Amino acid sequence: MQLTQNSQIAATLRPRLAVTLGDPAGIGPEVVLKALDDRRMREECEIVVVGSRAIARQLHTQLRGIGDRLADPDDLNFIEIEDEAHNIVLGSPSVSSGAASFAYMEAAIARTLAGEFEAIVTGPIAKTWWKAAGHPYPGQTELLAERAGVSRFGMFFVARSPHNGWTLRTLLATTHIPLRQVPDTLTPDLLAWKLDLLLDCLHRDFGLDRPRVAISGLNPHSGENGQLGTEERDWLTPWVEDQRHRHPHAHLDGPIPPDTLWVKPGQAWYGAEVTAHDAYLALYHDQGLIPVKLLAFDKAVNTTIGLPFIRTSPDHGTAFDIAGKGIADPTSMKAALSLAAELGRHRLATQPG
Ligand SMILES: NC(=O)c1ccc[n+]([C@@H]2O[C@H](COP(=O)([O-])OP(=O)(O)OC[C@H]3O[C@@H](n4cnc5c(N)ncnc54)[C@H](O)[C@@H]3O)[C@@H](O)[C@H]2O)c1
Ligand SMILES: N[C@H](C(=O)O)[C@H](O)COP(=O)(O)O
Repeated sequence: MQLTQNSQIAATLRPRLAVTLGDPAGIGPEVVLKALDDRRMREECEIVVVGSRAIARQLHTQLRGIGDRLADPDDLNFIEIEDEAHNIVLGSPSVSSGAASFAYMEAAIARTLAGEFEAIVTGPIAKTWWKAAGHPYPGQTELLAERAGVSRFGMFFVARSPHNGWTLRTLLATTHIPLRQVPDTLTPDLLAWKLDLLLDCLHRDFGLDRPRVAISGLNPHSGENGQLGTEERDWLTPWVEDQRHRHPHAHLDGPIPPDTLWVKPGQAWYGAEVTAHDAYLALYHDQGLIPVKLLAFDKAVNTTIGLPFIRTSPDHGTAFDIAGKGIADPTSMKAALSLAAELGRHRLATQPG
């Protein structure tokens, strides 16, 4: 009953979204303008673009008549950041494009922390060019967490099946680190707080109070009882058992062999009547993102959980190879805007006061 009332209240609320253009030499500005051509989205939310209006205008002129329509930048609200605009060449990333995309993020985060927005929707950036511009962050996620002052945060992907609406939710326990560092970085403590964040998010943002969560193994066949790797035998299997006691309301399965873990979500995605899990805890970046991008490259949304505000992003990168050609698909950016709006409405409806 409470949930129904909250949904009704939420439907009338207009969350405020800051939308960054990402690296202006990539496809970020194109997918943002294409996604914002949808007037419904602009009516349902208050949207402010953070970046260079000059670059957006130039792109709008260049792509007129090619592929999908782009919103006219002069019809959009902007926080204008023009510092590097004259140095940007589409498809040729540079220190200038890295510096510009970093400045867009800094402005969006500062304004959001000051209470101007419920959510930030980020265009894709290139970590290489952030580093070249003097900002050696592993990604936007880590910058967001640092500026928000949180040490416990997670990279979480949400994708809705176009076949039946089933939702694939995947949290990565480790993210932008070299593969060889993964086994040493994974610890019972790290996994415990990642699981806490996941369960909190499933409850708060998705109304799942008794979620079914699948936890991946690390080694082939989850180590085959120590023959193919010892992490499962030594601590991961007992850890899952401990978590069952810590979270009696949740149904936890694992460690599941990482290859077969993705069979049921794949079937559920394509509409089969199988019992898939509400969420998947993958132990490292590509273990979680290969299935997500294989199933849903054009639909998945990257969200950061554990922040004091909402953050969503398309799951694709800067795609410098196709920048300026008018062929960038805005579907994932549209999904990122929709999810930010949905979560924003839900939080406005449920937040105290
Ligand atoms: N959220 C983010 O900021 C984010 C996410 C992923 C990658 N990246 C960064 O992007 C850069 C490039 O990464 P990459 O090449 O591995 O991945 P990518 O997603 O940029 O490109 C992979 C392939 O998919 C194509 N593609 C990507 N998005 C598309 C779209 N919307 N429409 C049509 N085709 C699309 C590209 O042309 C390319 O062939 C890297 O610096 C990486 O770190 C950023
Ligand atoms: N790992 C994400 C992906 O592959 O989609 C992306 O690089 C995330 O980057 P941010 O930390 O910049 O969101």
